[in-house]
Amino acid sequence: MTKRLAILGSTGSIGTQTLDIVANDPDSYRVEALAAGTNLPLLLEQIRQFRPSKVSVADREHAERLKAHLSEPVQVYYGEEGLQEVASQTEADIVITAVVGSQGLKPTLAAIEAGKHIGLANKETLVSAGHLVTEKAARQGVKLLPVDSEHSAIFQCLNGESPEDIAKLILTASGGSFRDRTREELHGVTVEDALKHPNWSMGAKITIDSATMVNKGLEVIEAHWLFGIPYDRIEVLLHPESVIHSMIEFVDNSVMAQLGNPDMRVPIQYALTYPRRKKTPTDMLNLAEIGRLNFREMDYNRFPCLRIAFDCGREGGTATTVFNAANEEAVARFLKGEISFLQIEDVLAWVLDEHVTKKNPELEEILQADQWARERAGQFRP
Ligand SMILES: NC(=O)C1=CN([C@@H]2O[C@H](COP(=O)(O)OP(=O)(O)OC[C@H]3O[C@@H](n4cnc5c(N)ncnc54)[C@H](OP(=O)(O)O)[C@@H]3O)[C@@H](O)[C@H]2O)C=CC1
Ligand SMILES: CC(=O)[C@@H](O)[C@H](O)COP(=O)(O)O
Ligand SMILES: [Mn+2]
Repeated sequence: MTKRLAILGSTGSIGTQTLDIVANDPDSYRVEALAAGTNLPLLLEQIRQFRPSKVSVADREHAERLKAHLSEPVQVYYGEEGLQEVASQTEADIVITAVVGSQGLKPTLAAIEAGKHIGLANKETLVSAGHLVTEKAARQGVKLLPVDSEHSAIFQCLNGESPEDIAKLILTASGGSFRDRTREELHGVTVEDALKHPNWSMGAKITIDSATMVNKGLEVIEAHWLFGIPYDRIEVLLHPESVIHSMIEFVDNSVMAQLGNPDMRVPIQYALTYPRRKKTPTDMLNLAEIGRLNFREMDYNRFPCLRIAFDCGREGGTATTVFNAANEEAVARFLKGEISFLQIEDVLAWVLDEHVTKKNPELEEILQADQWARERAGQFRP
């Protein structure tokens, strides 16, 4: 049966890899809608190749420029409302959420409200408002299918298992661009160096998050919401090769792991074909060639942002919303050269220190906390 997709963030790393899967097996998929930001040349190519009925771009100006180049019969939307239109007002069965940041929250809620299954790449959505998203998904009977490689690994290891038999989730972490540097060696590192992830080719924001270990912090919170496991039973293990994508330790001390080359097209496609599997246009893992896999205990002094994430997760409520939004602003400022790499964690600590957590927040309170954290992080002076 043809699966109908809407892709939020079609011009990014996850978005283009999702379309690569579609192009590789065109009879199995129909692209109903695409949302992008400002990369109009690529979006135009995608419209010509995949013929969506609706598209959305960042703002009115980009929408006008896009329309001027279009000969295809496609409805063009823009901005926050455009993202929500693409997420909820099409024939799509599943929405792939591949925009960056908590701007993914409202369209994801709109998609769930409209009864769409979610292929969830945008982890910030669950970090910002995990309780609202999971409650709404349960109420609407829609699946939150993980795309993030660690969560897809856990999801795959859970096949046929009872969640009550889980002793612990073990998320693997590559260590990011500066894995083998001491904290002293992080003074003065450049944006260019921080953007060189050892194993994965990804968008800029997540690559920086990987280097600060905020990415793993976001993923711990994401795992908590996706799998309903308390923070005391989520562990992070340094694994430089990113071949084991994550593991589950069961109550009988059996450990299940999912392995593969670091290629996001495998977890993206699994979200699309679940519970079945199909060939992917990727290379098979060759363990003999790799030779050995390495593991190290997580060093929370070297990577303090991970400890902050666990603390916010345990605190709950708006603490994780603020952690996420302050980080988004801090990473944007680092990428613009306004603050240093190590000051990303200073911003997080500074903003969180000022925040009074609201437990069980409504959507409006989440949005206010998010906005407040961004403003506060913008006021940080190095
Ligand atoms: N990349 C990866 O391998 C992984 C990513 N993720 C998560 O997936 C999400 C996407 O990451 P990634 O693909 O790396 O990010 P990218 O930066 O590569 O892509 C982001 C996408 O969002 C689009 N976008 C930005 N602003 C808007 C807007 N206002 N309206 C609509 N679209 C917009 C961009 O459009 P444009 O470029 O046209 O401006 C682009 O298509 C993140 O949450 C990340 O944490 C999770 C696991 C792995
Ligand atoms: C591909 C993916 O899922 C990323 O989130 C990846 O996990 C980043 O790797 P590290 O955060 O472990 O460096
Ligand atoms: Mn991941």
